[in-house]
Amino acid sequence: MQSTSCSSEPNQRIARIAAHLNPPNTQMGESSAPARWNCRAKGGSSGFKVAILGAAGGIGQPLAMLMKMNPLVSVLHLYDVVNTHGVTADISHMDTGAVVRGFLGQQQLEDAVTGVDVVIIPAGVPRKPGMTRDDLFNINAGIVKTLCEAIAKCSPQAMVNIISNPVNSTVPIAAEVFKKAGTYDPRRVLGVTMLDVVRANTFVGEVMGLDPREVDCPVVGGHAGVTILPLLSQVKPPCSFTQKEIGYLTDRIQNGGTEVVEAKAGTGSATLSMAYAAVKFADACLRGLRGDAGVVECAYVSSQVTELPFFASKVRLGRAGVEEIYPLGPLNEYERAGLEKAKKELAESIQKGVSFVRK
Ligand SMILES: NC(=O)c1ccc[n+]([C@@H]2O[C@H](COP(=O)([O-])OP(=O)(O)OC[C@H]3O[C@@H](n4cnc5c(N)ncnc54)[C@H](O)[C@@H]3O)[C@@H](O)[C@H]2O)c1
Ligand SMILES: O=C(O)C[C@H](O)C(=O)O
Repeated sequence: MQSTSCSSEPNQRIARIAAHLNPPNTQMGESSAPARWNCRAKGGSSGFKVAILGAAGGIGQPLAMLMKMNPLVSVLHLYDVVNTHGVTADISHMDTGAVVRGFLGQQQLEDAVTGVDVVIIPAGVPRKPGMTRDDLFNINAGIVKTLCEAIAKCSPQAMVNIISNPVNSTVPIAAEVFKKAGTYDPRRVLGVTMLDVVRANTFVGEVMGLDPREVDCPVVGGHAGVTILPLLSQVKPPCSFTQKEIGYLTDRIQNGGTEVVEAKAGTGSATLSMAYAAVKFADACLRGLRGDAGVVECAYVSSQVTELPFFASKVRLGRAGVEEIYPLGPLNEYERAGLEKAKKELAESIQKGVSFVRK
């Protein structure tokens, strides 16, 4: 029986599939490789183009899978310095709307980021037990700088979601790179702190016997140790915590990452919960870009909420990116003390990131 819905010649259809099954040899350093490996010749649903840089990693893979499932995404670019082909082939078999394209190695980086609306960056090394996030600076700072240089050149209008640690420094690094290129729009560079909110909602739900989906706990400051500042006095629905519960929850939220690093015992840090959080955040960015009203999430952004140039707090996302940054609201004495500690550490991390690019 012949199909009436496909207009192309059968031979052309087969050729297209063959091109996908026998991708060009695009190992690193082979300059003869075509710029990209396209897993479907025809566009899918209308929607946004999203690139994931570091797509073959522990976060990158489940993040790619979840973004392929997002109905707001029409084209998904997967970039890494290793293993992109396997991940791209795998993800591309999912019968969802988004077209998936794989890009491997530095020579394909610019193609990977060209024309995209949102770039998500989980590229870089994760912690091992005993390390702080700042211990990752020496390797990840350079990775984030290189990736942002390509974005600044090829997709300066893109919204950039930075996951790579130490976020407190990598976001200032990204900002400096864009400033240098003359393309900095502070509304479009965002550090992803959503995992802290996801953890806070979960842990508060556990303590109070609530469904975590109904809990909304703002987490402000930054994304490392004491810079992670949950505002338990502002939890919705309003909760009355004992001092012991406040101490337990604050400590657990601030050390949630370390809890996972230790449990994984040298094999990495949070990947699955991070991919979940990253997709939740990217989806909010896409809904904002689409023009949805009232899209509010916590993120680490260029900010005037405190005297520091970057700070995480609730922001409203819209067509331009971060369209409004909300003040912290009333803090209790415990939170005010936490804020002072957070600001001290944050100031150093921000300066470290800025100096790395300006040196
Ligand atoms: N913001 C957060 O809340 C949060 C949460 C979890 C992890 N992280 C951070 O995310 C990062 C990634 O974690 P992971 O567990 O996925 O690590 P991973 O090692 O499993 O994956 C990292 C991926 O990045 C790739 N990569 C390395 N250099 C690259 C480059 N120059 N260009 C493109 N890709 C490159 C690697 O090949 C690898 O596939 C780490 O820095 C980690 O600390 C942040
Ligand atoms: O803890 C880490 O190193 C990874 C991440 O920042 C997290 O919070 O899980």
